[in-house]
Amino acid sequence: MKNSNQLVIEVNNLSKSYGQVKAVNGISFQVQAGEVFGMLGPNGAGKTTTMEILIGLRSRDGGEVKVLGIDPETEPNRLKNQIGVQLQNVFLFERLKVYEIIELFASFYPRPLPVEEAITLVGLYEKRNALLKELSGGQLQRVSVAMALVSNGKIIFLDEPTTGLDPQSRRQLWDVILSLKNAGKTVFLTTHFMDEAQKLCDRVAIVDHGQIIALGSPQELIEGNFQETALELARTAFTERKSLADVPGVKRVQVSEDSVTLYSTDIALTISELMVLASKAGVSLDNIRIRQATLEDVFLKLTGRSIRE
Ligand SMILES: Nc1ncnc2c1ncn2[C@@H]1O[C@H](COP(=O)(O)OP(=O)(O)OP(=O)(O)O)[C@@H](O)[C@H]1O
Repeated sequence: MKNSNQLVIEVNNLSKSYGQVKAVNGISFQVQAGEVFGMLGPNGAGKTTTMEILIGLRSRDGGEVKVLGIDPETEPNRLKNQIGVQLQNVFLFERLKVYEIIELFASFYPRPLPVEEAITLVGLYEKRNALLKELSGGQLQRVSVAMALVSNGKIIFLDEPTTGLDPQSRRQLWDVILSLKNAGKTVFLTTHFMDEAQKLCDRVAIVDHGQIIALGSPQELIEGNFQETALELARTAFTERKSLADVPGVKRVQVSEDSVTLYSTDIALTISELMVLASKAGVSLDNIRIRQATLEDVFLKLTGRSIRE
């Protein structure tokens, strides 16, 4: 349910330095109502700083920022009861029970979600009476997400919401974020997980060294950078590099120790021609693997580095 063209976040040429470090170096983007918008980048790229500026927790050095039409630096209080926020490593009062801290946060907002609903959404209903000090790291992380959700705010800000979670909890939280999206909420999230950005985000800003190096839907980013599909074959006598480079559709051939990857712009044509060649050579092609490019490939292509380095 996208409320088309209603801009809820507008950022123009934003910058912020800490001493010599340009944490945010002239970034611009807009977020529409109902979008899940992600900032994807390695540690230190400037994601948290950007988010802290958007929610009115940090001042900026330059640029313009509007969130729900409000400048977060000049009117933070008018903004804060309209947005829900989850931050990394927040200090939680460990002698409070789960429902007590969510109840406390609910009291900050004019139209909060029912406390039990927020707790149930993050899968902690069974733990609602547990003390925070009794929870695991992953459960505490989910409490901090519930603190954002209970706001029932127009925009939910999540800073690396699944870091430190086990795979099952991660998927559970992905479902929560997708259900927020289905309910028409705007979600702004930061992450360094490619699969998370690809699965959840309508649009992604890939950030590196305080700058946006690519912006678009995951599909646009992948298709804009990779016209070819990768096709991997086991390396055998059949896979002579020269002849494979001549197969119709093939633009590039990459040979590694035990496999050969063909980058093809016409995968159906390439496969059918390979079948003909293989049958002429009297070999079977059992282990063909077709791999779509991912956001990880996009980051690698644009920066020459893997996001986790
Ligand atoms: N309070 C601060 N004082 C000094 N330098 C800071 C401060 N906060 C962040 N930085 C630096 O600014 C840069 C951007 O940090 P930021 O936390 O915004 O990045 P990030 O992409 O969110 O990374 P992370 O995932 O590690 O939080 C980094 O070089 C970081 O060391």
